[in-house]
Amino acid sequence: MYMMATSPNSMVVNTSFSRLGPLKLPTISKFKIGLCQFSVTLDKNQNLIHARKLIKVAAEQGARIVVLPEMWNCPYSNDFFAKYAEDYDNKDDSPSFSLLSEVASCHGVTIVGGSMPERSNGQLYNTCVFGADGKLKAKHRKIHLFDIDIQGDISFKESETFTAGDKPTIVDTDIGRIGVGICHDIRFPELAMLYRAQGAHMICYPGAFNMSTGELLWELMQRTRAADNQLLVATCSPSRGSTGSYTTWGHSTLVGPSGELIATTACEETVVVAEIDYSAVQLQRQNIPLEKQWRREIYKFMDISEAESLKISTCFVSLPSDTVL
Ligand SMILES: O=C(O)CCC(=O)C(=O)O
Repeated sequence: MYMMATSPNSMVVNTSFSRLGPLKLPTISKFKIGLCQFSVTLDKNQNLIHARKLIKVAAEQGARIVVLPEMWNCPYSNDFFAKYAEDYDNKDDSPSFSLLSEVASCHGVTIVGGSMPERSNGQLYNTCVFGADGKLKAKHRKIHLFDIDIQGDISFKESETFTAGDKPTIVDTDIGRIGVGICHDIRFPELAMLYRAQGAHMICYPGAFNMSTGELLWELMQRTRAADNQLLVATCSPSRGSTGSYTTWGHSTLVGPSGELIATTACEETVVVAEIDYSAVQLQRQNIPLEKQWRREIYKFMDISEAESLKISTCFVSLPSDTVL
């Protein structure tokens, strides 16, 4: 078993897929995905109308799963998150959530609802709601908050406003087992490895990378997460013209299990609709059987403080061969 700090109720999975060994295919293993890249304005209602329209466009082109951008109903700025936040447990205070349920049920699609500011028990979270046929299946609260300060370039501190989520989110659907991360979460390979170990077919990362880090890293990290873990990676960003001082990189993308680009776009508004075929995941895992090649007896990732307390100068240590990771 793969060990990582997870809380059991964060995993919305059943046991129909094995965790290790050959990947099992879900009921539907060939289908289309829609990535709705659109501009986010100050007018929340307008953002909702926009999302509704583009989800429809994706569904009409045959998408069974639709991914929205990070912060699709609110400009990406600490000045707005609290004002636009909704409480998804309160029907009267969640118009964005209600819209997603209604549209998903109307079009019979699974929705990875990008992210929105969520208010819950006095805290704010950057949250993705995941629903199928209008029913909420899971909520992913961004685990790794985007706090950076690149001198003379970009500075952003999500932790000024948001509380970090503390659970991974992986969901079983008729179109596969899907893991969720939000934007900065993609920089942490451990989360993707965890999803892979839990039998994920695909990881969806709604994101809003910026002009400073986007060009170098956005595609690179998607391809790396996909190739390392031999699964699909889908991302969806707001388009470039979105309101606010934060300029988004765009480039919503679908990457296949060998790290290949299946579909991508530039920075304008668009709906990317692309074909997914999980047999490519099976084939890639047969061709290059990483799972059999992993040397779990040699490496274990440990926390720096743990390593320091053991007086180990590197995070990688040799372990007895019977250690199970
Ligand atoms: O990690 C990065 O460089 C960008 C992340 C980001 O924009 C976000 O988490 O919203």
